[in-house]
Amino acid sequence: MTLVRSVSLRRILDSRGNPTVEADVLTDSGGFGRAAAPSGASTGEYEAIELPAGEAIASARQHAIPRLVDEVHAGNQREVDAALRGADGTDDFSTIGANSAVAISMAAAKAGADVLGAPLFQHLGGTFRGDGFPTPLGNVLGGGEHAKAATHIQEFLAVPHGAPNVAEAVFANAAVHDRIGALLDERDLPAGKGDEGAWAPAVTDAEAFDIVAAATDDVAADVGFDVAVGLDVAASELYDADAEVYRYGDVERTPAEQVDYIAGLVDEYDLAYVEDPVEEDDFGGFADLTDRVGDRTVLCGDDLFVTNVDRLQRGIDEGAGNAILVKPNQIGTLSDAVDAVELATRNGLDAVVSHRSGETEDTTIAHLAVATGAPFIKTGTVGGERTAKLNELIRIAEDAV
Ligand SMILES: C=C(OP(=O)(O)O)C(=O)O
Ligand SMILES: [Mg+2]
Repeated sequence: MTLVRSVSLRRILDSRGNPTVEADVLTDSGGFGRAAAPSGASTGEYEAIELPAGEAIASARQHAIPRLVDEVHAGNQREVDAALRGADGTDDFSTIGANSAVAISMAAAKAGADVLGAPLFQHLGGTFRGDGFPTPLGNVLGGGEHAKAATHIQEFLAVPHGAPNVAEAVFANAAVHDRIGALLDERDLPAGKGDEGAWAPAVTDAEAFDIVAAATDDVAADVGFDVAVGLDVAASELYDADAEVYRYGDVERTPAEQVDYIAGLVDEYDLAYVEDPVEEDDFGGFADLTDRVGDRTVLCGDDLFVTNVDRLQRGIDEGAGNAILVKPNQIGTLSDAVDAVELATRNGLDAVVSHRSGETEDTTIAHLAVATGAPFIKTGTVGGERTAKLNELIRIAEDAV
């Protein structure tokens, strides 16, 4: 194993044009890794803290880098991540910023893989990984915090769960995106794109269901395998805690009506996947919904669990959800993210490794999904920062990384 020789941090641009943290890690045997932090827009209240990039870098230079250089081994991820936690000294990385922490954690992992001469997924997951692949969930139409004048539901997702391999799944999602563009044209509905490259037309949620279901049906008929519809409701963004109602524009739903509404949508549209159907503190509502439809759809906690094993354990104890979204920057290190996947898997929950709405060309999550054997990855459909991950998955499947 080889010691970390240097850690360099800089500000680079993310896909929204905001500054984010990039880390370079160099080892004493010449291993090199580079990684960058993503950034959320519909962030959960219980996420680790993202600091302004310049502040995060200054603080990590002061507190973390002296604890890493000539102190920890790049190939020993737990040692690297424990040093980051020790240097920060808080539970939520509010000293050095989860953005500095995750960039360094991922860059060290890449340096460790470089030293071994192995692809990152193999370094993280072991030599027998790489024969199973996650189904990509593709955001094809949406609004919410990612495009304010569009749908209330944040993401309508293509779920190509019948695809014979990852490349065909990736191309099917792109075809759904393309088909939606054509359907919007036919209906004279002008549409820009949201932060993740999904179409963002000014339509009602009902119209969006109609368009996305037509597009997935058309593409399924073309490709010859099943392409279902999924959602990220991002319900915390719709919830008015003072009034205790969900607001879809002028339509209000009580928490009980929200559960009925989502259960109805699962059956009406045969939804294969629903993320954050209720707000982030409503473990009870999540559990009700899991009782009602958890046998026929994936019910995934994003803002509910925030990649945090304590919140996930509560969900397991209360029967809230049957899947967890895994975003390394929500918790701050790769070790913590892997712990969340392992706790989920041991308890029969699916892991869904995920991008953020603000992204870079970094491909770590593609490797993390393969390394952990996660059944799903959520990483967009089009746009360079999204296709970077999808194309990396195709390369991993071909053993060409
Ligand atoms: C990817 C998501 O968006 P953000 O990164 O804005 O939280 C999400 O909510 O799942
Ligand atoms: Mg989400």
